[in-house]
Amino acid sequence: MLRIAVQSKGRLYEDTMELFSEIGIKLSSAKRTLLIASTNFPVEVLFLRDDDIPQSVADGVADVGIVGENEFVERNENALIEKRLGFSKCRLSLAIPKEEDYKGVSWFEGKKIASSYPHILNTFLKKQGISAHCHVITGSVEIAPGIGLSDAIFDIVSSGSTLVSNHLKEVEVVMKSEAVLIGNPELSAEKREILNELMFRIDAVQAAEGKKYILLNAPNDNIEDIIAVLPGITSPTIMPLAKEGWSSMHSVLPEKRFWEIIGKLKSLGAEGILVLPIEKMIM
Ligand SMILES: Nc1ncnc2c1ncn2[C@@H]1O[C@H](COP(=O)(O)OP(=O)(O)OP(=O)(O)O)[C@@H](O)[C@H]1O
Ligand SMILES: O=P(O)(O)OC[C@H]1O[C@H](OP(=O)(O)OP(=O)(O)O)[C@H](O)[C@@H]1O
Ligand SMILES: [Mg+2]
Repeated sequence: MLRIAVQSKGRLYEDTMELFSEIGIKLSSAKRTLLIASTNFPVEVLFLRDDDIPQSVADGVADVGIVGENEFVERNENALIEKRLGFSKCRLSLAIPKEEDYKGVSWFEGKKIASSYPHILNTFLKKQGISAHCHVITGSVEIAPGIGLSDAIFDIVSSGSTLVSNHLKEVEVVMKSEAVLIGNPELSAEKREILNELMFRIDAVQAAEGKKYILLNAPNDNIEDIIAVLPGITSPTIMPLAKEGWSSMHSVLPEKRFWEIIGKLKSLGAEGILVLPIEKMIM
């Protein structure tokens, strides 16, 4: 049995539960239970506050954990990043009152900075040769300059709207973050095997992200030109249609290029174009 530490509630919780469902891990939804075993896979989920996840993995209370990279780096615990998960993307940035004139990082010399991330902040300041004071608070960081608690802040930014509503501007991006799967460095061979199966399934879900399955009918004369437009995994599948001189073509394409490719396909005489979602892809 592999024990996975997951945030009990908050931003990471929803995305993590969705990932479990996509990789076919069923959990009985017993409310307020802090440890739940899967009914169809040898894992159990331990629900914790995100702050406690890195240490629980380092200590072996949990074998692996899903946590924001920001929290993992801040805690500086002995665990390894096994996989980047691509959700809960944000950045850790320095921000100052918007009317301040900012010419560079030397602005922070001698200043007081409110943050929940003292370790990451102090490491950055030291590297830049800046001496400033970090005032540690655990939440509502953006309000600190407005109430005279600090001159600046160092906190999570995503859309930037919290900064705007608190009359702040982002001036330095110190780190980019996303959810990561972290693991205890000394997993037994049995646990490592379960983790490998888990990561294989995550890979299949990630490979399918942003990809679409496309089916179309094409005149045989234009098949070569259409193949040149379709960026298939290996090469497109081509099957003859009952209609003389026509074929059905199947391929996979990146969603981002969808409109650009569709235009070219139509001009090459493609008809009956169907675009379908792909759930999983095993290469
Ligand atoms: N606005 C955001 N956009 C995207 N990701 C975010 C955002 N805010 C936070 N995150 C990411 O989600 C993680 C969890 O954020 P959340 O606000 O749920 O944490 P928390 O309040 O510390 O929760 P807990 O009660 O578990 O300590 C953060 O560490 C960060 O990696
Ligand atoms: O750039 P934005 O898109 O505005 O996001 C940034 C905000 O999101 C997080 O807070 P959250 O909303 O999770 O509230 P919290 O204080 O309860 O953690 C974070 O602490 C920032 O305050
Ligand atoms: Mg927290």
